[in-house]
Amino acid sequence: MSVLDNKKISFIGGGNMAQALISGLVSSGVNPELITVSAPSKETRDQYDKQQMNTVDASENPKAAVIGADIVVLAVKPQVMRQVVGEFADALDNQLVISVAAGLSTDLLSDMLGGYSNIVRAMPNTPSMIQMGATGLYGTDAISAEQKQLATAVVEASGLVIWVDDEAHMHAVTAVSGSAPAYMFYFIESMVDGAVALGLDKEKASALAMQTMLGAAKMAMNSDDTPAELRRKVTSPKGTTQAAVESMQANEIGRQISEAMKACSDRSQALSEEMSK
Ligand SMILES: NC(=O)C1=CN([C@@H]2O[C@H](COP(=O)(O)OP(=O)(O)OC[C@H]3O[C@@H](n4cnc5c(N)ncnc54)[C@H](O)[C@@H]3O)[C@@H](O)[C@H]2O)C=CC1
Ligand SMILES: O=C(O)[C@@H]1CCC=N1
Repeated sequence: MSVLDNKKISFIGGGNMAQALISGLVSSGVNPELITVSAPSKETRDQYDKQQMNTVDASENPKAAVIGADIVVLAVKPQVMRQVVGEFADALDNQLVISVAAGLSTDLLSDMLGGYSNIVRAMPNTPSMIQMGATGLYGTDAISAEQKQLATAVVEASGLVIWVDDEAHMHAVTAVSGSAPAYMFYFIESMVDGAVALGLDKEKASALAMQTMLGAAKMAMNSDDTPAELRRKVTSPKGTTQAAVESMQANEIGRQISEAMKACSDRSQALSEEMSK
């Protein structure tokens, strides 16, 4: 038994994030026939058709995805959100709307939806594609307890879920998890470049760097020690790790990571301001 049993879930947009969440839902046992994807591109619709999902041609009949749905997931870019939802907003009738758009506040989304306020804002990330996602959720006061459970279930199928009480925290969620897979990939890229510069071939360097990141993350998750303590246990006095960590500290890598996250959060805030004009 799941709260999603027999619930009809419609995705507006069938791109990267929709695909990630849908793959989590299907892997967790949701019947693909209960999923609808609205997309303007025939190629995208064909992909979902092949997986036994329903598809709607967004450029011809946008309201068809919304009518009869229990949950509507808005998975289009923030820049096109107003135009896209304007095409079906008047067909909403007590559905739970989940927006995964970066930055857009629930107030702004409600304005775009003509005052509709049954909205949960979600910030997932792309590891959702392999059910290793991390998603932050925030809901308006209009959300019922049952709708809160539905929203949790939609994203929990793809990984970890954390609710925040203060909507402003969604910018921090974007900085620490939504955008953060990109920082991790950047770190891996840089480690591989570093190892190749030291003479190792790229394939071996990649395998070692990725396994190390995975192992360190799993260890941090499963250990009673803090990350700082785990770091200390790798660092032998006057040894090799100390040399590496001191180099990072001299270059203020920690401060630079915080600055990058601040830039991410600032951009998230700016998106709502830009799209409200
Ligand atoms: N990619 C990521 O890592 C994350 C993305 N997001 C958010 O997810 C949203 C979607 O991003 P992506 O999936 O990465 O972009 P994407 O470009 O892969 O997908 C967006 C899709 O919307 C479709 N679309 C455009 N107009 C449409 C319409 N009228 N009706 C239906 N579909 C329409 C496009 O054809 C495209 O396939 C964005 O708002 C983004 O902020 C949130 C968290 C992480
Ligand atoms: O870069 C972006 O704007 C989106 C939102 C979080 C991850 N990708």
